[in-house]
Amino acid sequence: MLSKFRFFQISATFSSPAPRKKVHFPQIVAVTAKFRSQMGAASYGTSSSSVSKLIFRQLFEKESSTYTYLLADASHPDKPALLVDPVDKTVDRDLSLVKELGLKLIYAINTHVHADHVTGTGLIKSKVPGVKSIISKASNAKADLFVEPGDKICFGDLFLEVRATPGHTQGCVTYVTGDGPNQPQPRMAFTGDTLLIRGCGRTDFQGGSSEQLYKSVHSQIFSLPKDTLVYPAHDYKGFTVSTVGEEMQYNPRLTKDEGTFKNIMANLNLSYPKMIDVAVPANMVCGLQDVESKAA
Ligand SMILES: N[C@@H](CCC(=O)N[C@@H](CSS)C(=O)NCC(=O)O)C(=O)O
Repeated sequence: MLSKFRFFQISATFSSPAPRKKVHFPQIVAVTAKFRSQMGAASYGTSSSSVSKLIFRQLFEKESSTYTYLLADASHPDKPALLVDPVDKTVDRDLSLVKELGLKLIYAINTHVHADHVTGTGLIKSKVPGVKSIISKASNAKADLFVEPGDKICFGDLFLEVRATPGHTQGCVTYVTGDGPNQPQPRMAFTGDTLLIRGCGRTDFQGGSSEQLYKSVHSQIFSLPKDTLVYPAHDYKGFTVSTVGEEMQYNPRLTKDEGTFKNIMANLNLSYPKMIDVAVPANMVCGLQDVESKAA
């Protein structure tokens, strides 16, 4: 039963056809009184009176150690769904899961322009008509919709809040599940490459800045409730999830003062991602560069 209605907007700019035009998408959001979240049989609800009807799956692409996240509103008749950071190589797997779960994919979202793999966004759009791609306006990449800090991305009765977290790249954002009694508890932060579990994204290319990353994490992520679940875009050590409180206590980089952090980041000595020369140009057009050959 619907208890009340709210209106949310995504501030969006069409990239195609040119010229770009700023438009707003009013969305009617029906907010139900009770939610129950699902990850397999598990529930994130803290009590039976504040449980959400979120369907949630964490999916892994092993070559680039990338996590893709599937979120859907199980309580809505359409079961609207979105994918965060899909990878081109695992699009078929992800779309099969969407179909098996009876979901309607509406958005394919990126946290930033990735340098180590090609986004699956373009391929998804070619395979599922009607899906809209989303990326931050600050990324300067191509997409159907562009989000800015404070925007809300609605899927059914649930929504993701957009937080600007530049530093790994200029256009990095963190998507956080909604704040409110009718949204999943604890909150979930999809941090992209800004905050990794016991680590963080490198800051040595794509307009990266260790100073910005430090400020982004402390002001936009560590300011969230400590029980907020942290879901990064990558993990190289086998971790799957952390919390804001855990990272505030144990992150070996972000627990340091800013000067020490900058020194750590300047001395990571990481080799460039193997796919950077292919991935960045492709991802600037949401992976569409090579989409025709992949869809064939
Ligand atoms: N070896 C991998 C790339 C590994 C890497 O550089 N990861 C990035 C995120 S993807 S651009 C990163 O920020 N790492 C931080 C760290 O501390 O590891 C490849 O060749 O693709």
